Amino acid sequence: MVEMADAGGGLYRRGFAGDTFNTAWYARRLLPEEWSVGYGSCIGTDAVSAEMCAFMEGEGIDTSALRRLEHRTVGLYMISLENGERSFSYWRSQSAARAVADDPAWLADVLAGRDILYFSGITLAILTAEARRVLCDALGRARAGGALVAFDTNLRERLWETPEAMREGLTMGASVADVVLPSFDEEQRAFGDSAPEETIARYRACGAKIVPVKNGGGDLTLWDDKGTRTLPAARFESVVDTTAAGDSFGAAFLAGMAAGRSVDDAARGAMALAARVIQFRGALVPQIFEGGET
Ligand SMILES: O=C(O)C(=O)C[C@H](O)[C@H](O)CO
Repeated sequence: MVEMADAGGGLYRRGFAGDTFNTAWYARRLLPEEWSVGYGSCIGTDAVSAEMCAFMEGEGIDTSALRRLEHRTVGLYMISLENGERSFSYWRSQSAARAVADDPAWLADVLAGRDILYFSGITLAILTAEARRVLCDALGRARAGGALVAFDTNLRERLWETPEAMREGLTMGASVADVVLPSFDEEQRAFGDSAPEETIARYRACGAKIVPVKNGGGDLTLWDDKGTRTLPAARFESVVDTTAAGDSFGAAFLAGMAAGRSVDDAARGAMALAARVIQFRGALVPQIFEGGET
């Protein structure tokens, strides 16, 4: 999506972002060059779609899985900040990305042969109930074919048609995922969970193998075949903008796992990156990498 980030004094800075794209962008920065990071979605044939595609390519992201649709364009969102906590306004009802599951043959083709596939609750929320099923079925087949599938539940209540549809959609997404990346405050709102262990139990019952439950700036509750443990939160002094905290967490977690780090180490790296990202405005923070920090 086009991102309009508050630059102060009534000005907005135009960027390109969106939860799954943010994760791809951070993964690209974290992974060795010889690894490919691609982004699959639909864009329009207009100028802003071309600019977005050029931006992705300039950032080293493979865009061969971007499908171009005539008479559509990309979505737009604006970030408003209050004490560092962000809220979003969206213009996306006709966005090209909503058509991502409209062509099952194309979908199967772009999912084939990938090592890791990543999608989110927002990916599902913008689709029709039927398209959600088509996408999840395709991801389930890719998983059966050997891909590791990761799902960030990333809750955006406003994007779902009803709370029931949201719960069903999240459960469907988790049912085709090996790694589920939920945030406890969101799970509390959506499912009424009283503790991270309840969140873990639900996604475990869906078939997940690894579930790190994020908890804002608090400790992480992590579950995998070694059991449940709590990892202390990364320390940070201030929060400027929480946008992309979860997205960068997901990128560092999956990049850590892909690089062969232990699940605990990958989770620590993920918390450390998210704690840096929230010190800056906007979703993508190149400054973090400019000094060689990760
Ligand atoms: O909320 C969305 O749909 C977005 O993708 C905008 C932001 O980039 C995203 O929420 C950050 O996680």
